[in-house]
Amino acid sequence: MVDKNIKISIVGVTGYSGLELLRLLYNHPNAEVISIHNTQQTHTDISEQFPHLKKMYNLTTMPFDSVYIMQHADIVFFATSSGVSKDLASEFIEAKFPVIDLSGDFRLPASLYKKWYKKEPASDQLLQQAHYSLADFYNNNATYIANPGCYATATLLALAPLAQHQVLDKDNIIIDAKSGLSGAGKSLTSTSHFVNVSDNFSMYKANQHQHIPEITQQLQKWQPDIEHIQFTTSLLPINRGIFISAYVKINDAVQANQIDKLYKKTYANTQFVRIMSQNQLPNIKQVIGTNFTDIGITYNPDTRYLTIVSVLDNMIKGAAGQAIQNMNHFFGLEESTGLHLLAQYA
Ligand SMILES: NC(=O)C1=CN([C@@H]2O[C@H](COP(=O)(O)OP(=O)(O)OC[C@H]3O[C@@H](n4cnc5c(N)ncnc54)[C@H](OP(=O)(O)O)[C@@H]3O)[C@@H](O)[C@H]2O)C=CC1
Ligand SMILES: CC(=O)N[C@@H](CCC(=O)OP(=O)(O)O)C(=O)O
Repeated sequence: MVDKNIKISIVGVTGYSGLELLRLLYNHPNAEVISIHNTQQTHTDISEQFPHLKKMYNLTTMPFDSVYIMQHADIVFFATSSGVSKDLASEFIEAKFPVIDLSGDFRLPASLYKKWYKKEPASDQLLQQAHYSLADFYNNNATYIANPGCYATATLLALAPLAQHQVLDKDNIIIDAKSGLSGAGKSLTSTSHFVNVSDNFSMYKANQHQHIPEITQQLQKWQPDIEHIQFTTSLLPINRGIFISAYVKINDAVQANQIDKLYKKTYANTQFVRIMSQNQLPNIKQVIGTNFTDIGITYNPDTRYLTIVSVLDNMIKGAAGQAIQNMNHFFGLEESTGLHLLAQYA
């Protein structure tokens, strides 16, 4: 029997991405969830609240306790609502205890966090110790990993081959992003009410989405002249899935017929980014239930716009799956460990 040698705590286990962490980690050969935490003050059997976990997990929820976690676990995942880890994670950072944070609290510098999340940020000293880790370009073993946002992951993977070669026309980066409702988390709001979402389609947070600065700052690292992106988000009447359509122009340094090669070369050695055959575009279903991001490209010679379509499962690649991919890197495991998932499709 394989020794489940990595002990894991999850804070925010009763949210959608916390539950998805539990689901994926169940099949991880090297990891064992040893404690689960949320806002409840009482110890409750998790399978009482979530019957799908009966006979699968024997765990009770506990109030958050950083000392307990550091004594018993090797790493903690924060799958908490925004504004929680910036306050609860400081003791882990000071002790250099490994954290993977699925929330946006440590992805941005203080001023940008304040502006876009409209909350007080963590201190600069804490923020500086966090590392933003887009797992397919992982290059750091910092102990505090800020796991990228769902829309940001889909967009950055769609644009990385162009930005890394600095061939994007900086004034023509237009991203039309759409998400299923689970991206909004479990709290009910009037916009997430069934009647508002089912058989409907609507744009929200136009030009105000908190992933705009997250995407822009990473693009700038690859292509420093990029200042702004045009980015909008809409709600799809489905549970899971993200569909990004990016419309961009490329500068003269690269020919349109070389683009396909550029994408294939960039992702040749990655396991979780799949480039479609020429002129084929991906759909959401082909990635649901997996850690893949599928990308397709098509060029219009009349308008000179390149359309890039990128799809992923917001709960997996956009949250829990990418977090496990980052954990695997951190512990020196093969990055796909526990993530061999095939789409359900039908
Ligand atoms: N859903 C998605 O597709 C994605 C989500 N994210 C980010 O991941 C994080 C979690 O998202 P999601 O699962 O959707 O969120 P949910 O709203 O579904 O769940 C939030 C979880 O956080 C817990 N929580 C809230 N406050 C505290 C606290 N003070 N102490 C301990 N636990 C707390 C809640 O516990 P309780 O049940 O007791 O209220 C619950 O378990 C968010 O920051 C989100 O933005 C990132 C990428 C994709
Ligand atoms: C459909 C939907 O509402 N999605 C959420 C995604 C939130 C998220 O993942 O937030 P952070 O990455 O900032 O933590 C939204 O658009 O705000």
